[in-house]
Amino acid sequence: MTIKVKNLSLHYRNHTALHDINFALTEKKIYGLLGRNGAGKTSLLSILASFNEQSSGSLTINEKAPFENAEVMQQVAFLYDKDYKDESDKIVSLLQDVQHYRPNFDMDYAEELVAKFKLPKDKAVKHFSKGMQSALNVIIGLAGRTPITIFDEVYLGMDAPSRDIFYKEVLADQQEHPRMIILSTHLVSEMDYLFDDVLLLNNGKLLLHEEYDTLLAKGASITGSKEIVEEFVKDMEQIHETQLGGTKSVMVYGTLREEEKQAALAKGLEIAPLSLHELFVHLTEEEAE
Ligand SMILES: Nc1ncnc2c1ncn2[C@@H]1O[C@H](COP(=O)(O)OP(=O)(O)OP(=O)(O)O)[C@@H](O)[C@H]1O
Repeated sequence: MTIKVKNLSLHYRNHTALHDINFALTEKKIYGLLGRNGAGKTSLLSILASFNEQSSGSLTINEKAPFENAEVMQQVAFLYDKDYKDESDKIVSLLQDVQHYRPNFDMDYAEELVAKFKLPKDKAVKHFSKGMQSALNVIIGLAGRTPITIFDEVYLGMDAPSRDIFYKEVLADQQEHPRMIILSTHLVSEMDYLFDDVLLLNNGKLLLHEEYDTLLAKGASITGSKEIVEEFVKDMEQIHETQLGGTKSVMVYGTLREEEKQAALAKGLEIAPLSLHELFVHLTEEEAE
């Protein structure tokens, strides 16, 4: 599967939710789509899932526009914070319905997940708690094994142990049945180990699309005596700084060359890696200023 997004923008009346977005997803990987509240994640994913159409630019799945194209949409599953308040069916019967329109759906795996999430089989789904309804969405997404599976902040209301089951199952099932999985989230520190690639949206713009390891290798914090740190980082992209007495710590973004690292150590500076959470917080903060 290949998703190509070119110069894509989306306006809601006079609000620009997405601005000139460009990227391509080509592999059976787990893609993390990160962004603060209102960054445009759901707007982007809903175009991908054909719930909405862009104002300009293009989005294609295997070279075809998904909007109102049933054949393309068969390749995409969009799981979001769906409300089941009118769903009188019990879970097994609901999953059997889903199985009818998802050709890869694995009912045995779905039942296994129902047991793992301890979902009641004797209750109408509309009487499920919020977290149980989210677990149901996770089950539909995982057991559906759709070539492009999108989870848009699907964990809402799920408690920490249930989220943990979700993350473990995503990894395990992806290993067995590779597909393109897109996870949109702002729970970055909890989910970072899942991502092969990261896309970061901020204020409707795509700040970056990088492999997870490449992205992490670009961040570093440099700590030491104030003047030496300031001299060392003066030509680097600085995304955050803290100071305590004469000691300063500056977070930089960009790739530190080996000789720069050696020079820093020779000057008595400490270099530490940054977490995805730190990069997320400070890269989006800087852009907002
Ligand atoms: N139907 C709509 N009409 C007008 N503005 C909208 C509409 N839907 C979304 N927006 C606006 O578009 C922007 C992007 O919203 P979107 O829901 O895509 O963000 P998000 O990254 O998914 O946020 P969150 O993490 O809070 O769910 C926000 O400013 C939002 O207010």
